[in-house]
Amino acid sequence: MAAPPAPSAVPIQLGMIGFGVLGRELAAIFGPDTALWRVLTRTGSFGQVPRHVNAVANIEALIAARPAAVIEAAGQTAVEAYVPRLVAAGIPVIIASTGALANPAVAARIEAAHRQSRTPYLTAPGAIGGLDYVASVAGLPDARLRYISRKPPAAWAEELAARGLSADREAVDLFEGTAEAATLLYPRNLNAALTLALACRPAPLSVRIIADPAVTGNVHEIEVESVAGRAQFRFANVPSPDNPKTSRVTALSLAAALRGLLAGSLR
Ligand SMILES: NC(=O)C1=CN([C@@H]2O[C@H](COP(=O)(O)OP(=O)(O)OC[C@H]3O[C@@H](n4cnc5c(N)ncnc54)[C@H](OP(=O)(O)O)[C@@H]3O)[C@@H](O)[C@H]2O)C=CC1
Ligand SMILES: O=C([O-])CC(=O)C(=O)O
Repeated sequence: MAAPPAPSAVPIQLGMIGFGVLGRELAAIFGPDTALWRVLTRTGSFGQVPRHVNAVANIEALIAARPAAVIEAAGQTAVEAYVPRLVAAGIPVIIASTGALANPAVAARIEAAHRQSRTPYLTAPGAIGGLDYVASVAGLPDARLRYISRKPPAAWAEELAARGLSADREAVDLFEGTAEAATLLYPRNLNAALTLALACRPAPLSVRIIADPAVTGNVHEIEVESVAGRAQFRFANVPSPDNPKTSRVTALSLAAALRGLLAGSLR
């Protein structure tokens, strides 16, 4: 077996789209000894940043910097706008906003770029786990899955207000249906549902979304049934203090995916 590549002696150039909660956590995980980050945001500025983080003005500048990989940590519109171009240019991408892949046209453009450039793109498990088990049984003819998302009302503040609802005292059922429909309806809060849908295709997946005052964190419940057995996963995630929609484990998951992608070359 070939020896794993030695970690780089100098910081590796990495790219990021978005510099909010996830971006800041990733820049803290991969600090100045490890990484030099090139970051693209909509506004081009993002306040005070560590010295190993530099803004780029546009996607052309990010591509020209030739980062070893780019992490998308911005939102579904950023996946659509930038990921096909990066992959076509030969730059591997890790996608956080997996919900964007619910749009078949977006998924097809990224896949076409991948086939043309033979450059990988991947989705990290993000806020959930157990996807290896899910993928193992997904092809069984009777496999079926249920996913329930329970987040505190703070994570749904804008959406509840827009519908004139309050979940301060009692849980509010916000959605029941497919992961694709859930993700399109609630693009900021349902990436986990689409991540699960991608892992479990072609098995059917039903999704239920609840704003629940009884939970203190972002709770993701997955139930799997097939001839191979039954499985239940429950993730009670600590929300980020700066964005209650985003669980703290998500940045750790993106970091693990980056280490896997760059196969030992990150310190
Ligand atoms: N897979 C998973 O389990 C999870 C996925 N996510 C995804 O990750 C995304 C980021 O999460 P988080 O860091 O908490 O969000 P934040 O809102 O804290 O930060 C988002 C950042 O992205 C920038 N941004 C937004 N849209 C664009 C765009 N089109 N182009 C460039 N930059 C953009 C924003 O800056 P500005 O507005 O100035 O452009 C901001 O810097 C979420 O939107 C969600 O889709 C989050 C949690 C879990
Ligand atoms: O699915 C998402 O978009 C994010 C999420 O639930 C979480 O971070 O817990």
